[in-house]
Amino acid sequence: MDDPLTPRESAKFIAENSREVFIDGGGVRRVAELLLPQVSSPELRLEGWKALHELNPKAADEAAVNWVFVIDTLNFSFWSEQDDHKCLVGYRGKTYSGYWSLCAAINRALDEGIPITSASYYATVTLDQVRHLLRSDTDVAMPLIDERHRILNETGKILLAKFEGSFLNCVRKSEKSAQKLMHLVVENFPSYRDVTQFEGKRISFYKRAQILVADTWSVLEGKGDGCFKDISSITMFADYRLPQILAHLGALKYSEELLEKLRKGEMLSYGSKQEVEIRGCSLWCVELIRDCLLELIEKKGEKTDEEINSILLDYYLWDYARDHREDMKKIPFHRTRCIYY
Ligand SMILES: Nc1nc2c(c(CN[C@H]3C=C[C@H](O)[C@@H]3O)cn2[C@@H]2O[C@H](COP(=O)(O)O)[C@@H](O)[C@H]2O)c(=O)[nH]1
Repeated sequence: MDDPLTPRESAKFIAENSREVFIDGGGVRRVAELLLPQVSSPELRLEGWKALHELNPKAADEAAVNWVFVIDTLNFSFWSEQDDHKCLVGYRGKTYSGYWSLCAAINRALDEGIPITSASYYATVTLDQVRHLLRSDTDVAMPLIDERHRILNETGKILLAKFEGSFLNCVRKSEKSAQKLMHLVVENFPSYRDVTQFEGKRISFYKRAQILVADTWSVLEGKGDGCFKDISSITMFADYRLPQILAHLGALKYSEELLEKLRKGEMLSYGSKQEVEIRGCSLWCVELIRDCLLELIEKKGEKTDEEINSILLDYYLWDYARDHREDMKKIPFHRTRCIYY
């Protein structure tokens, strides 16, 4: 079967054929202008990945790379039916929800002496052990626990069989190409194959594979094995938070009918037309914001010593969404329950 379109090609094709989700040019420019004063701040620089997030590893060694791998293998579907009744994990005096509840649970397990980042452990970890190590402080468990257990076993076995149990060996096989690493991941690890159809074409978002490459680049601080010459070819990660913040900032518009459906909290199935249009237009929207921001930087004659890429824009917008949860209430996120994002 022929390869799917790349995430960038997919997003362009979707944006050109979308009927219920639209990119607003004025909104794109406004977001670029919002970002312009930040281009030299830690929020829009690679260092921010460690400096701004206490749960992320500070080291840049093999253990840190294997931490990123197990986190991004489980980095999906944290939203709960009721937002005020959800999985929470307390760790070192703070309480974490959503994606950060996963990081807190993994760090808590490591503190408890559970070698959860070792493939030899999670290749055969039992469902009960996974339930325990991902336990919530509330009566709401982390969603899709059974799937997380299945994926840990599957992924651990493959990492042992093909990469001597360490994701760093997979990184080294990519010969410092982000694209090659992304393809090595989707070819070898089935749970990363975020591929579907749209208007008769096979399209890909590869959300977890792309964020895995990005987080590997970040944890290695863009140096040594993590010095990917083509890192700027990685696009934003099509999750359920970025569309929400892009709509909130006016760069993305939904049809009245779709907005009403989202407001009612109706589920969208993975690969459905509306879900694909939301993800694809969000991805293309961030590409346009990046282009616009680079133009503004050029005009302002302000040189940043590090190129602004879609990864850094994505990280910034995702963190911004976390800090503006209350303001974003009127724009609901779309509800798809799947293992891909
Ligand atoms: N587009 C995009 N999606 C991201 C991330 C991250 C975590 N990255 C951070 C980690 C290190 C860096 O410093 C980043 O700040 C998680 N997600 C997705 O969001 C959803 C969870 O949302 P909530 O329920 O609110 O926690 C879920 O689909 C998850 O897969 C990102 O960066 N970009």
